[in-house]
Amino acid sequence: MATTSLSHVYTDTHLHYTHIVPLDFAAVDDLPESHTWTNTHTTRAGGGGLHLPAAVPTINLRSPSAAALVGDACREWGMFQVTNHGVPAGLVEDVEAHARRLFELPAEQKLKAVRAPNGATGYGVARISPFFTKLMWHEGFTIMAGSAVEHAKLLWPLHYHEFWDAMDNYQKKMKSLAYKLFLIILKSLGYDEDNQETSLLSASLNQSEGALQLNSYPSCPNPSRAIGLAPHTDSLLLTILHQNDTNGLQIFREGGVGWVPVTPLKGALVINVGDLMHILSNGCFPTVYHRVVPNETRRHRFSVAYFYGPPADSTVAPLVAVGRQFPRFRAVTVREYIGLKNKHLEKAIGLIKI
Ligand SMILES: C=C1C[C@]23C[C@H]1CC[C@H]2[C@@]12CCC[C@@](C)(C(=O)O1)[C@H]2[C@@H]3C(=O)O
Ligand SMILES: O=C(O)CCC(=O)C(=O)O
Ligand SMILES: [Fe+2]
Repeated sequence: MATTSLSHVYTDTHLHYTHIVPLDFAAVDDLPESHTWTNTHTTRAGGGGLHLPAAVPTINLRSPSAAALVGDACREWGMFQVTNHGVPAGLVEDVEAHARRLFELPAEQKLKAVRAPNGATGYGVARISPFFTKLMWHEGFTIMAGSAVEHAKLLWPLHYHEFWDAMDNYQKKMKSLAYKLFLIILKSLGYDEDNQETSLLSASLNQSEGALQLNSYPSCPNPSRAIGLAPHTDSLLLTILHQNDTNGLQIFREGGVGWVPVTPLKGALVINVGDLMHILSNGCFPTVYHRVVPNETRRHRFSVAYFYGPPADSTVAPLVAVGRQFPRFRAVTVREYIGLKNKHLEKAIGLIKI
């Protein structure tokens, strides 16, 4: 089977970066003009009214009704939190501690692992940055296809193993949890594990490692005028997110509700549907528009996102049986879709609508 790692697709990008290097956040006391967003972007609550918006559901994966609840949450929210997910708490803490250690390095030290202008991995601003005129109160570190070891060697020549081991271990755990969730979700759409239509995609998932993104949102001098991570949808099938105990993540809800916080829950992981799952479900599951706002109480937020999807050469198309409707999207390869996303951001999904 021909497989191309995701990192190749992300290096084949049409974006030309003017800035890859994040601000040295520790060196500034005031919010610079370059990072000051207009009020329309930073407004915290939407329509609001008297009713507090409901929160994304939390699902105990060991409960007998977990599969049904996961299906409901995908349809209604495109996002949910899971507990009893089987990922050891110690490993999650370890990965968070390593992320913290990385981002707390002096700015010039972090530059040793900076992302190349046409690269996919390493230290830098979010990939979506070139689509916005203002910069984000954020720094990221992307790991794909074994890049962690090379970068760790540059950052900690004598102690690279600790970082690499934790990331590798975590990525493996994420991959198996993601596959488990993927099967539960397929089942909720009426597809058993041995279904012919999905067997190729399921098998191809074995060939892909996905990607890991460490995110840091430092304490911000003027949180109400800045954006941590601008609104976006995730591109692949599923994202599994760990957030430290610091608020900031919000999802956009239609119907006048507006931005709803996704409150950190100790030990839980946040799962969200990405564009490829939206396509696969024939639009039955929404792909979640989300953002991060800097913490109001000036705490430093860290998150670790795992992006799960098939290899670049795989094809994703709407499942025929979903809702017994005509397909709403044409079939795309992962490579083709990421190419569209790199060029058109959220307009990409509209370009493959039938
Ligand atoms: C495998 C992925 C998924 C990426 C690109 C690549 C590595 C980094 C991921 C993120 C992380 C930050 C938000 C996002 C929108 C971004 O700018 O970079 C994500 C993007 C996507 O979901 O499209
Ligand atoms: O930090 C967060 O909670 C969000 C991260 C995110 O959306 C991403 O990495 O795609
Ligand atoms: Fe995201």
